[in-house]
Amino acid sequence: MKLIYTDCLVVGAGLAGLRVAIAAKERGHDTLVLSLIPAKRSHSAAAQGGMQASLGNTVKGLGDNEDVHFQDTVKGSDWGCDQTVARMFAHCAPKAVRELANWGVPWTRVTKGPREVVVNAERITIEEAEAAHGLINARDFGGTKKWRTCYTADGTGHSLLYAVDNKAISLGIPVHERVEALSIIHDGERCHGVVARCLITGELRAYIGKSTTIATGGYGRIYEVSTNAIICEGVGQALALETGVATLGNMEAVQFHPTAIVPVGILTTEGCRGDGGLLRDKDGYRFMPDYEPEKKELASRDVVSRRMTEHMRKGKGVDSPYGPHLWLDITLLGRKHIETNLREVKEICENFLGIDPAKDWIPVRPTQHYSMGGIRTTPTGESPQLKGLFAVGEAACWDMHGFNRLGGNSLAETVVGGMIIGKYVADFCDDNDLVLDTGLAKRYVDKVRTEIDELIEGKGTENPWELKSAMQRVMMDYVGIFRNGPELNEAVKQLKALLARSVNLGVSCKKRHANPELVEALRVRRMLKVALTVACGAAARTESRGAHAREDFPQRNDKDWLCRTLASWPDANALEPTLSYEPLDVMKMELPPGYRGYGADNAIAHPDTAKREAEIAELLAALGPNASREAIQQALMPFELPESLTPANERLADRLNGLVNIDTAASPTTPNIAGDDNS
Ligand SMILES: Cc1cc2nc3c(=O)[nH]c(=O)nc-3n(C[C@H](O)[C@H](O)[C@H](O)COP(=O)(O)OP(=O)(O)OC[C@H]3O[C@@H](n4cnc5c(N)ncnc54)[C@H](O)[C@@H]3O)c2cc1C
Repeated sequence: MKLIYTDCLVVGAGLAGLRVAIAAKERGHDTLVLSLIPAKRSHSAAAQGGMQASLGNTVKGLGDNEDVHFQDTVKGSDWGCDQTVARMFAHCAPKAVRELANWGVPWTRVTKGPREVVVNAERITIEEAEAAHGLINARDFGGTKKWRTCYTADGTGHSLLYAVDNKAISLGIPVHERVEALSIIHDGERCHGVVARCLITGELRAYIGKSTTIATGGYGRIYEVSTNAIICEGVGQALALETGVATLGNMEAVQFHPTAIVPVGILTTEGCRGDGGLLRDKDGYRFMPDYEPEKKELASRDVVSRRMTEHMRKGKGVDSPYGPHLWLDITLLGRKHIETNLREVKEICENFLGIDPAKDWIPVRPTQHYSMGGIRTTPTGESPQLKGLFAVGEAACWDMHGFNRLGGNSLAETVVGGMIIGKYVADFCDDNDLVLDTGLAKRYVDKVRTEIDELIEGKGTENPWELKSAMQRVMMDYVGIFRNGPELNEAVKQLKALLARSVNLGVSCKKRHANPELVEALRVRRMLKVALTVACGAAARTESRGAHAREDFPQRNDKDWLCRTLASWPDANALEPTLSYEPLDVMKMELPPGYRGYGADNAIAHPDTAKREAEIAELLAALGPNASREAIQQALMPFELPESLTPANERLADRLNGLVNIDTAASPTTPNIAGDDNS
């Protein structure tokens, strides 16, 4: 048995995994990262539009701060998130953006003076302050009150991943690439590492660490059409599930992005609408203002995707051989803007559709995009069940997105989560010794070896690709944007049948080294379990919240469902997960449940909401009118962070003691600094 040991083991070399690795290495811990592919090819590189951080440099971001970002995030989540985590995140996002600038990210910057922008289909001129010249710029995104999404044209993920990976290289962090983790080594209480298979040689290795961090990204590819890279197959979530101990959180919370191109499902960034792009139907009619008069195309993604689907169901979609679609119109932004700020979108349109988006409308349809669910962790990123097991990024549910993530909050989560959790991982490595139980490691290696032996030498006849396609179709047909009881039950039934069939998987290619069929067979069983957690969680949750929209239960039901779904798989031979629920405590919320400001306003109230609102009013009265916003926040919901991350964030407006506000207030296009209007 090949055994490799380290202090801090990280599975996944995307932004989240690398950022944790950097934090641990900087604290002097031996650190090792595993990845299916070279780090710079990780899915994070595909992110286009940007990352949210309340810098407030652009005139359209004036008045932004952690409070506004926090509130947007909680409303975006449809009150499903952990508000403490959302606070930790909003506080650290500006620090992460500035750190990334320091590591070489070429953020798009503010240019002083007048600038033409498109807002609500109108070309207007905004005046950027002299003092903001050269500072990091931000664009508008859905569900936000301010222009807060920092960007590098529409290649933000690429820039970030290159900068973060280069930083990891400079620190000498090794990445074992083309290696796939297939099992977590644990003793029921403590995690010790993973069993991984080299995808080139087929060698099985036990990687042992003081801490093990899963940063394997999302599970979008359990769906047939997804904006995700083909490696986003949910194996990381399955690893946790197969421990039988660790839990997954809110797996039914799956996001559909409004604007993936038809038919292939490649994303056109929310930045297209943020920069002023419009959605049109088969008659060329801009329909979103009819549904969402306030936020229009820039309501949160779950809402826009539902409105688009509703509109297509009314027969307003454009017929195509690939089913109905709608149009994304960015022609009004002008060629210069597209070729500067949306150049990836331009290339995608040229290469995959043969159209010029400066002249032609883009055919789009809502498509699976993001996994809000993942490995359940505490706010420090650790599994509550398995000591030493951490999770971060899209793989995790720590849980800042609840039932809907805001655009720009995921890239931010990878680097902010990595920065915070990385420090807790480093603390863990400081405080704990390496446990090298070779007997335990061997048992797990043997188990994976037996699984491979059976696939290669056994008499199994099921084809892995057939099972996978069937699973992806079921998820697409029955666990999509709109859900209902009968279809979800049908999904569960069919997925269970597929999982039962997967016991009889076999491969025709008998090679033990580079063998894509074997890789597929090893993954598909695990993916089926992940798919079942999504379908079972969705079938059980009889309400609508964020991206989980039940046609038979259209209201958000805070009275019965203000809770997080937990899924585990204690019986390895079972055909479905065990579900349990973790209540969210309204009495501890800084922002008690209410109306999001867009979408349906029809929630069934939680019995504690009015009580908490009254308590908050009392607290505010006691603090008096001159209390600082920091003092108010601390009184309402204290939260902890590693000490080095606690200092307040500086902003231009603070630095100029309100001068920026006074100067720019003269412009009719400038929002009130204290207001929350971004239109
Ligand atoms: C097209 C697209 C555009 C997006 N644009 C934006 C945007 O503009 N703003 C925003 O906020 N968010 C955006 N997102 C979301 C965001 O990019 C992702 O959520 C985020 O990058 C995920 O990062 P991660 O580090 O968690 O995982 P990933 O970047 O997916 O990395 C996962 C890593 O895990 C490794 N891995 C996986 N399984 C295993 C295994 N079993 N063993 C070993 N290694 C494994 C992989 O090799 C990879 O290195 C976008 C997403 C898509 C699909």
